[in-house]
Amino acid sequence: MAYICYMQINIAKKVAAEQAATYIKSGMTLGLGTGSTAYYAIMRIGEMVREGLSVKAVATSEESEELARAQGIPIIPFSEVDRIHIDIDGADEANAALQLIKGGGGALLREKIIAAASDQMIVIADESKVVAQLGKFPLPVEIIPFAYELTLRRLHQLHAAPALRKKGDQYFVTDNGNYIADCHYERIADPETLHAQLNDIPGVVENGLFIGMAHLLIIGKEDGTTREIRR
Ligand SMILES: O=C(CO)[C@H](O)[C@H](O)COP(=O)(O)O
Repeated sequence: MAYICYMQINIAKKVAAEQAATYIKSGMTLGLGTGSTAYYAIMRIGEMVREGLSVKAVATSEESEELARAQGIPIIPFSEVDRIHIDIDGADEANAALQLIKGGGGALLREKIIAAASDQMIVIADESKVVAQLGKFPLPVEIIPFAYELTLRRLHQLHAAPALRKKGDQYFVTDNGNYIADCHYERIADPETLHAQLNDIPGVVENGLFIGMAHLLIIGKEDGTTREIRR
């Protein structure tokens, strides 16, 4: 799967991504996120590499890896990763405590593995992603295909109102060969508890709540300015 070319530039996403790129220094190993905001970060890093920046990177999805390679960003195997200095990724929702919902693009598992391995996770988003309480965006939960009906039943018991994500008339399959159950909570009062309850279900691989992972949130605005919130 390849990134579509974004014909209409989204200024808010672009400025957030470009501000995040100012934190990058030569010699760093980077984590590259997934989604339409991360797209702008990868494009900017590509430009910086062509201007002489020396970095290495790992990607959170096959599509981001493909885009990064096309932009000339050196992608290294995980066996060669010593440390990841900065991970730059988008979010579907973010609150003031820098708790996130991620996985709208279906890449939450790789995104979480890379965020957890990074010294610093920088989240880039437009203003519409900033919320007082998480949960309006359906929480993506990655589940294995085996006996998925039973896993969905367990999610129902957690009041998740899960819906298996579809792509056309097929179930959406992640880069890891799994399904995504989008869980409709509307309001998540206690993200830590829900995170633990979801990951406790056999068949759940990971959920899209990112708690205590983001260090910096860069919010881009339509007027071309940015605002930063640090944890
Ligand atoms: O978590 C993600 C992909 O799994 C994305 O970061 C999230 O969905 C935000 O995407 P976009 O920047 O396109 O709004």
